[in-house]
This record gives sequence, C-alpha cells and structure tokens, in this order.
Amino acid sequence: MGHAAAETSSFMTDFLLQSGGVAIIDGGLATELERYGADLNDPLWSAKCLLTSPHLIRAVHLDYLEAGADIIITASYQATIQGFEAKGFSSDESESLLRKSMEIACEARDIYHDRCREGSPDSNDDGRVLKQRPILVAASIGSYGAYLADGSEYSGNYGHAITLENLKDFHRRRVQILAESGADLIAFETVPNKVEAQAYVELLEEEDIKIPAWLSFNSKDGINVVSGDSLFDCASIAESCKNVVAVGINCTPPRFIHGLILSIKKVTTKPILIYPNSGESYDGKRKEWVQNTGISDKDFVSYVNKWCGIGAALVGGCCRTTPNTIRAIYRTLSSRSPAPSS
Ligand code: MET
Ligand SMILES: [Zn+2]
Repeated sequence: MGHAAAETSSFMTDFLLQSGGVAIIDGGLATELERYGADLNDPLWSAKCLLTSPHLIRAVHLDYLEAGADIIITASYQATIQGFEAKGFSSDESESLLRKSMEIACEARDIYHDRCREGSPDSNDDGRVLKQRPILVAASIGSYGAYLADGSEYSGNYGHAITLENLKDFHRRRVQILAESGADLIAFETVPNKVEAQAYVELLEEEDIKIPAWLSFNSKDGINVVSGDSLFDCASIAESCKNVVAVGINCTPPRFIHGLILSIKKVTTKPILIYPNSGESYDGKRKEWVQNTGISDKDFVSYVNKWCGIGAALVGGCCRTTPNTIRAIYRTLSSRSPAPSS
C-alpha cells in the first residue's frame, strides 16, 4: 500500500472522529436555488447558475454551513463539459466552469470561517451555527443520466448502446479536473446502476485519482437501485475500491432508508452515508415536485436517530430538503450523548 492509499484509508474515519462520530452533509442544492428564485428549467439544471448566478450558489452553501453542515457539495452535479459545449462554450471555458463550482464552494467556506472568528463560539441568537470545525468540500459528479436531462438518473436505463467504456470516456475529463481543483473528495451522487458504479471505480484507478471519493446510489423501491440492479452488487463494487471512503444512498424517500442501510451493511465496512430527499413525489411530465407529499423536518429527524443507531455515519438531505432540515439534524445530533469510547 503506497503512502497516498494509506492516507485515503483513514481519511473518512479521522474526519468522522473530529465530527463527533457522525458528520452532517448539506441539503438539496438545486431545489434550494429554486427557492431563491433561480429558474433551473434547462438541460444544465443547477449548473446553469454557474453561468447566471454564482452568488446564489454561494449563498446556499453558506446557509447550509450556518445550519450546521460539515460537508458541502458543489454545484457540478449536472455540469459537464459535453453539456457546456452544447451551449457553445469552448472546452477551455467548460473546464473553467467546472473549476468555478469548486471556487464558489471554497469561497463560501472561507467566508464561513471568517464569520466563526467574528461571531460567538457556538450558536448565535439568530440560530446560526458559528462553530469552527473541519469542513469538507465535495465535488459533485452526477450520472450520465443526469446529463441527458430526461430523468434517466431515476430509471438508470441507458439502453444497450451505452457501454462501460462509453461511460468512462464520458466522465473522464470531468473527474480529472475536479480531482485537481482543490476538492477534498469526489461525491459520485445518484448513481442509478451497476455499470456506472463500475465506470467510476475504474476511472479512479486508471487515472490514479489522488483524492478520496464516495459512491451514493438511489432507489425507488427500497430494495434495488433505481435501474433494478442489485444494491448488493453496486455496494460491492464500491467496497472493492480503496479510493472509496464511504458508500450509501441519496435522493431516495426517507421511508426506504432503514432497509437500504441494512442491505449496505452486509457488504461494506466503509462508513455509510445517507442523504434522502424529502419524500415528496416528482411529476416527470410537469417536471415539478408535488408539494406536501413528503415528510416534515420533524419526522425526518426522528428517522435520523434510527439511521445512526443502525450505522449511518454521514447524514444530510437531498432534493427538497432545506437548511431547516439540516438545522434540525444538527440539533438532534448535538443532543445525542457522545458515543462511549471503547
Ligand atoms: C438529483 S440529486 C441532486 C443532488 C445535488 N447535490 C443537489 O442537491 O442538487
Ligand atoms: Zn436529489
């Protein structure tokens, strides 16, 4: 095992120790940008704000840090070189836009640390969490299906024409750029099938990527990943890769999470991460979320304690969760008694 590999293997466990056992991931980015008034009806979705309103992205990152998040995820989920080129940007410009997602998140972290120095040590009167702590910036990589912008990341069905090699080539340059952008780790999010998980771990090894990564799958039945591929197989692929420092589930209704954690536990010794959506249903035809079909922040939080009880080590929220959700998670985790040291 080389030096870098040895460092990778303790990266997440060290971070979790510093975070008090459980680390908090941020909440929905795209849906929060929409709440701020951004129009994301575009093939680039949230990545459109890299062009039109970077200040909003920064504001949302800051909101999540002030709600208590220990990890913020960049706006690069649907930012791809191919997607930017389709809009007429050159490849250099497209690469800069990817780096920009990282710069915005790092700026937010810097501003936050300044506010912590100026503010009160723990929590302000206004409920902001201003507490110096290690904060990670995770570079988001959404799936090929997200780039297609037709809901394929929720079907995982790319057709027979798309091979493992195609997927590796599709993601290669973006992975390289984000890995060298100053990110603390790569967040492969909403991975819908086995072949894309395989593509990611092979890329990490072939390109000798120097920073750690997590792999996070989505499910719509609580048993398999959305394509119908077995979660057991998908999590095993993640488990086999030394660069992968956590494996889990995102953008999946809360009611499915308990069972999914138990399935993942059977395959992995790596920390398990969980950031469900609000449970609201999505109307694919109208391209909008159906309001109030999900659960309240209070119910979300009562789940969080159970998830941590069965082994989730990183918890946050995905689409339609807000800084209020994250603040509620922060409060419930802070009130937990510290794990007995063994
Ligand atoms: C469709 S899942 C989207 C994940 C991304 N991190 C976001 O919150 O916007
Ligand atoms: Zn989501």
